[in-house]
Amino acid sequence: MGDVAQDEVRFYSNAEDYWKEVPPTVDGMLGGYGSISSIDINGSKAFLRKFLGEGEGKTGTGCALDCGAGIGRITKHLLLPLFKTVDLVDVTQEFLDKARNYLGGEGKRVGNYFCSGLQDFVPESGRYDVIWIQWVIGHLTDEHLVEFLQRCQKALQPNGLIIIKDNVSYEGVVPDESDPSEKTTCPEKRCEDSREEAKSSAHELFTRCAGHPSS
Ligand SMILES: C[S@@+](CC[C@H](N)C(=O)[O-])C[C@H]1O[C@@H](n2cnc3c(N)ncnc32)[C@H](O)[C@@H]1O
Repeated sequence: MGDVAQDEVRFYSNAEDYWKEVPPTVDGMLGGYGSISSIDINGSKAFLRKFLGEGEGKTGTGCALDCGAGIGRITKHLLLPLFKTVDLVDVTQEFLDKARNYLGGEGKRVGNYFCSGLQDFVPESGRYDVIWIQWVIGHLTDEHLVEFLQRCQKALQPNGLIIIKDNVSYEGVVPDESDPSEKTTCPEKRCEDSREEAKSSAHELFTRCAGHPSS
């Protein structure tokens, strides 16, 4: 195996090892910033609601996919209240196990719990109105992210949306070296953003990637 391929294997296994040690709690999902959860969810809800509904160009509310779902924080508070069915995909089985309890009674509307890395995951063709990808893209190489988004595009319903919510920093990077998604040593040396810095400056980026007529 070449150096780059080995680096890539290590990049993914480091992340898996890291998340196995993280407690399956809201605080764990948010790196100790559990207190921002409701602000995050409220902002997402206000944003997403603008696109949903019936009629010309509107995005349906049948089925959503929560990518890097963890214990289902976003599924519980954002997606299940807005969609009939939600699927979760995450690489950490323990988080998905926890989600079954954490989601409570509404969890019966979960269609599938997929345990998989997004780099390997192939979402079902034409299944989703919304694919929500939050605070997980730093765990994919650039190439795998592009390929994953291309697979997601095929998985959309007409007028479907892919939404990426993540942090950006414009200057002054202080990486959290304990989090593998922020290490500068990943295969493409792409992880130069710092979640710590971005959290403190509260920059959030919504990118509407595909599917919506006005995107
Ligand atoms: C910062 S947490 C965010 C969880 C959730 N999106 C939220 O906002 O509450 C990152 C999640 O990504 C998952 N993860 C890490 N690498 C992944 C990968 N390659 N594919 C899928 N999930 C991954 C972790 O298991 C963890 O649940």
